[in-house]
Amino acid sequence: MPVAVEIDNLVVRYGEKAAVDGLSLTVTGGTVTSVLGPNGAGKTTTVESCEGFRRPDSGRVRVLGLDPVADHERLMPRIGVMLQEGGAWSGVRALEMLRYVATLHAHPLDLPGLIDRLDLGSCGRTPYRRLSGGQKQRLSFALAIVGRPEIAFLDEPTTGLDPHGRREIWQLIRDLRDDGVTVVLTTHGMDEAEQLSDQVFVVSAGKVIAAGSPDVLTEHGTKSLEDVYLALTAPPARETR
Ligand SMILES: Nc1ncnc2c1ncn2[C@@H]1O[C@H](COP(=O)(O)OP(=O)(O)OP(=O)(O)O)[C@@H](O)[C@H]1O
Repeated sequence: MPVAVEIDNLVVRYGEKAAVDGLSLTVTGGTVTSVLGPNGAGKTTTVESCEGFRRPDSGRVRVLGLDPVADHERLMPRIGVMLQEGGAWSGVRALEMLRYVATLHAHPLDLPGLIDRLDLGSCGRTPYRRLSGGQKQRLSFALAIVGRPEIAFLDEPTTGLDPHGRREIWQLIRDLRDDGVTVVLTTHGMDEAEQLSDQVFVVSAGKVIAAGSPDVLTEHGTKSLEDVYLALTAPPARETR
């Protein structure tokens, strides 16, 4: 399988602070990869670097063999992006937005099917700013995948969704992989990572501290991924007097 994403020793600073601090990882094409880690670990910054929205201070990022910053315009039509903070004009109606984005792509997904699966029909005429949190999430997910991207970058795709919505997005992610799409997601849902991922990277303080398939990380299911994660990312014990 070809390499879809290659990150080598990435450093991204905000002022003095290194949000990403020498992070390396490789994503194989056609797989689902989850990036886990505590709040502030650098997951979003890493994903944004792959999308060309952050310029590395040092290190190298390649997505589909392209430099996400220098080759941004060539890369963008080939990737789908779901940001943590939505991303739509506040007055636009949900389905207007989705239909518009579909027209920008040569071979969009079947819209009625997508609308139905993400339960967007009933809120289709609602302005974006009035959508519920979960409806915004579903719309953002639809916008990320409607153009049949080669890679979908999904930042916390199921945060705030009800259990049905969560399961539907899981199934859509599996369908994407079956169609040969590479999926890179960040999540705090250990069950989500365990169920969906071919490969998991655990990030802490801007570095990868563990990597492997869920099967390997959980020692063939003898531990839960949550326990493994908690042990890996445990804060240092406080000094007691
Ligand atoms: N634009 C910014 N300016 C300054 N600091 C930032 C900026 N964006 C992120 N940071 C800082 O960089 C660090 C990494 O943030 P990032 O959003 O990448 O973490 P994360 O792993 O995605 O966290 P979460 O799980 O909470 O979403 C954090 O300490 C954050 O405060």
